[in-house]
This record gives sequence, C-alpha cells and structure tokens, in this order.
Amino acid sequence: MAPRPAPHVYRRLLGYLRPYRRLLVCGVSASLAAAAATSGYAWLVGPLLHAVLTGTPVVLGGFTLPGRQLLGVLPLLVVAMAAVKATAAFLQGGWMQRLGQRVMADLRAFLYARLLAQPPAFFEKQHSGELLTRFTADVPLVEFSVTQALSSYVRDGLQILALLVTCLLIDAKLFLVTFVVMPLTVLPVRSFARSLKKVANRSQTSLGALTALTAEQLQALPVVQAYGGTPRALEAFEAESERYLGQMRRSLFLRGAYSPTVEVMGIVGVALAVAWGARAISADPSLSGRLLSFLAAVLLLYQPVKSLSGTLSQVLIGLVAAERLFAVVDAPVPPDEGAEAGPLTRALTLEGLRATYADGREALRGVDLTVPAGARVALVGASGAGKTTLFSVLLGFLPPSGGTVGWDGTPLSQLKPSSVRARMAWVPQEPVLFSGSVRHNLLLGRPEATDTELWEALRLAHAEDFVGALPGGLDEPVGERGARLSGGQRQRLALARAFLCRPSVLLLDEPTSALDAQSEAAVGAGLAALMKGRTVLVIAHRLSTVRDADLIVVLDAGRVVEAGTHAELSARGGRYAQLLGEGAVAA
Ligand SMILES: Nc1ncnc2c1ncn2[C@@H]1O[C@H](COP(=O)(O)OP(=O)(O)OP(=O)(O)O)[C@@H](O)[C@H]1O
Repeated sequence: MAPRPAPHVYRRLLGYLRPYRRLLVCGVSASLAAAAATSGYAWLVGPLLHAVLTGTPVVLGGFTLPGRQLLGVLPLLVVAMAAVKATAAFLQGGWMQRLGQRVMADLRAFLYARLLAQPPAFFEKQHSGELLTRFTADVPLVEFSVTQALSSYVRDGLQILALLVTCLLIDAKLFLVTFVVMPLTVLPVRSFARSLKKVANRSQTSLGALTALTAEQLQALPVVQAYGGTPRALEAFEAESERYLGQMRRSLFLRGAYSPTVEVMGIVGVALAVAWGARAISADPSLSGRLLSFLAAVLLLYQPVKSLSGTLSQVLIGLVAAERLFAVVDAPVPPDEGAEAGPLTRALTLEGLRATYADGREALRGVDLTVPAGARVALVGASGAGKTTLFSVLLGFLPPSGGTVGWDGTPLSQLKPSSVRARMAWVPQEPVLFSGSVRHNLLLGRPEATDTELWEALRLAHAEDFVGALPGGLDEPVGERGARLSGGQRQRLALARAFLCRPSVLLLDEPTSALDAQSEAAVGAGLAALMKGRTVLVIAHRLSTVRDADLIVVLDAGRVVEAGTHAELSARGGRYAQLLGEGAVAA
C-alpha cells in the first residue's frame, strides 16, 4: 500500500469518533471551562496584585473595590477559580478517556473482524506473532493518539489559545515581542516529526519480529528442546531484542531532545518580554499591573506548551502504529456473497480445475472429477500431488486459477462461500482443538446444539465413554490445543464436532498418526459412522478406506491420472498399484 501522509491517517482515526459525538462535545465543553478558568487567573492576578500592593481601587465586574478590601476577596476568588478549573479538568479527563476507550474497542473489533475474514494465503505472508503485535502494541499506541492526545489537544490547545488571546489583549506590543520566536519553533518540530516517524516505524517492526520469534519458539518448545536448540533460540531472541532496543534508544533520544529545544525557544521569548517590559515601565510606571498580568499568562503557558509538545511526539508514534493497523484493515477481503448453497443432492463436478499459489506454483493442473451425491471418493497420490490443495479450493480458501467446480450444477463462484462451507465438514489430519472445555470445542460448528445433541455426537464418534469419564465431563478443560487429551481422544472430539454440523459433504483427511491399536479402532469406527450416508471426499491413507470407496481417484503432479474401484485399479497395474507397492496407502 502506498504510504499516506500522517494527517490523512489522523483524520481517518478521528472518523471513529463520529458515533460518540455527544461525549466529544461534553469533553470539549469541559476543556473550554478549564481554559477559561486558567486565563481568568492571569487576567485577575495583575490588577489585583497591583491594587493590593499600591492600595489603589480596582473595578471588577462593574464593582469598584478599594485596594484593601481585596485582601479578603482575593483568596475567595482564587479558590473559586481553582474549583472551576479542577472540576472541569476532572470531567474533561473522564469523558475524553471514555471516548478514547470506546473508539479503541471499535477499532480493535474492526481489525479482528477483518483478520477473521482473510483466507489462509493472507497469513502465509505475515507471521501470526507479528500480527498479534498489532493488537498488543500498536492498538495501545493508537489509543494514546485518540484518548490522551485528544484530551491534551483540546485541553492544552484551548488553554494556549486562551492565554495567547489574553496576552494579546493585555498588551499587543508586548505580545509581538514575546512571540516573535514562535514561528522559529516550526523548523525543529518538522524535522523532529520526520525523524521520529522513521524511528517509530522501525521500532514497531522490530517489536513485531521479536513477538513473532518468541511465539514461534514457545509454540514449538518441545521440539526446540529436543534438538538442543534453546541456546540458539535465546541467541536469536537477544539479537532481535538488541535491535529493538537500538531503535527505542534513538526514539527516546529524539523525544528527550525535543522538549528542551522548544522550552529554550520559549524562554528566549520571555526574556525578550521582560527586557522590553522593564524599559516600558521605567517610562510609564502605571504599566506594571499589565506587565504582571502578561508575565503570569506567559508563565501559565509553560505547562500546556510542554504537555502539548510531549503529546505531539507520542501522537507521531501513534500515527505510525495507526498506519500499520490500517495496512491490515485495508488488505482486501474476499467478498462473502452469492446465492445460498443448499444440501448437495446431485453431484459435485470439477472441470479442468486449476489452482496456483501466490508464489506461482501450480498445484492443480486441470482436474476433471465427478463426485455423485452420497458417494465416497478416495483421493490417493504421492506427497505433494495436490490432494490438500483440492480441499482448499472446495473450501473456498484458494480461488481456482482455471476451470470450475459445480455444486449441483451451479458454479461455486456464484455461491456464497460461507454457505458452501456450512454444508461441509472438514476434518483435517491433525485435529484442531482450542483451549476451553469439551463443550466449547464441540459447539464450534453449531453453537445452538443442546447437551443431548452433544452426547449423541460423542456417542457416534466413539468418544462418549472417555468424555463421560472426565471429572468435568463436557465442562472439562482440554488445555492449549487439546494438550490434556491423547491423540486418539483429540481426533474423536474433532469427529464429534463434524457430526454436529450435520454436513452434506465431508472432507476428510484420514488420520494415520501413530495411534495404538485400540484408539485406532475407536477412531476408525467413529470415522465409519461419520461417513455413512454422506458425500465423502477422503484423502486416504489406509487400505480399508480405499477398498470401501465407491471411486478411487489417483492424483499425480496436480492431475487425475487414474480413477476406478480398488479391484479395477489394482488389476490395471498402473500408478495406483505402484502407490500400493510403495506403501503410500498402508494396510
Ligand atoms: N501455501 C502454499 N504455497 C505454495 N505452494 C504450496 C502451498 N501449499 C502447498 N504447496 C505446493 O503445492 C503442491 C501440492 O501440495 P498439497 O499440499 O496439495 O499436496 P498433498 O498431495 O496434499 O501432499 P501431502 O500428502 O504430503 O499432504 C506441492 O508442490 C506443495 O509444495
């Protein structure tokens, strides 16, 4: 994606505020009150101090107060102003924080929804650990740009504006002398912004790489340990961590140097004002009250200016994070539209089907195949022949690069992908379970299923006995990726999940993992029950499955090279017979 200028990104970020306009108006109003109270201080302090010190009367809101009487009124006024300012600041902080949190929750949910709609190819390009940093590191940075920064913009910005206007009204000439240096501050701010953006981008990328590396090593830790790879894993981690620290050091240096630079420029302005003011007072002593007010306003400017300049550097980092978030959000998502697919009643027809991966590798090179409804078709072929790719195309994960797939005669491209998936159940070779309870795992395909239905599915999958024996039954946690269950138990839960979906078409990658004889028998029985009465496409690894299939399709280098029954193909002595001989299909 072409890089966009930061203001564009910020405007887009602020677009997320739209649903919460009322909160924004409340926050800005409270900021206005706080800014007015602060300027009030400056406005009053000069004449009041002048009156107290010299005893001359002062006119306040139409009342003429004698100088001495002010000694009683002054503390009350100061307390009243402070109370207004504190209340307004409290309300403003609360409202703006709430606003920011809501916006961030929306952005996070939007980002997640976009990720969930992406096909597997998207995740091949980016490491999942790196994508996770978008949530864990980038979102909080953006959060700052919207929550605290927005509060700071409104609060400090209004305060600065109000104090500047106060200064101008107190004495226009003094104002010009003091703030003549202001335009000069633009120069360091601009070059600072450019450098900081560059460094922030690099440090976020480096943090992403660090997270990706950590996630991968931890996920595969038993293998890393078994191969004695822990020292190398630590080395790689430390190297990446060093790179990240280097970027952070640069970023912190830039941020650290920025505020003092702006401060020094401000002090130069104040010094000019004092010099000019001192000369003016020596000519006209009545100006002293005005000068005091003016200096009070300038001093009150210090805090909001400092806060705003700190905010600016954080915002720049937040914008870099926002650009990274938007890059994910803007990645095109395949549309989920088209006619609703009904249950398969006639046939699944593949005509000249081709499929090419993003790297240009053509995995299917013109597959012709008809799977009649209710038939069991076994796919066999050497490793890399294209069996899994065929499943990916049927599931809509990989768009065909040529040819068509017909669902009862309707091209798959005209059907809504999610409705086609809802008619299928896919049981991968390695069962995929999530941390959570047995129930949580089963309900994935049909969230509304009752406990009775769950037990029925478990019975059909030959998993009823072992789930019944678990202390928590359906509520028993299965651990991360089902780590607390045996391989055979995991497989049977995956089968029960497929039962619950009541699929019309079953895509099965037959499990061949080294199960002991007893659990293999249980998994086999569950599989047989699942296949009964359904249209089944099974990547077969066992002879019993192949033998029972209505049709055996032999794939080789992305093409169907043979098709027929076990008896026909065995007798032919072609590729199928060769595969049997090589043990690609085991007894
Ligand atoms: N994501 C991918 N990107 C690029 N090429 C891929 C990808 N997945 C698979 N391939 C390639 O496509 C070809 C077919 O792979 P596929 O996984 O469909 O084979 P398979 O028959 O299922 O093999 P196995 O029995 O070993 O699982 C192989 O050459 C493989 O290297």
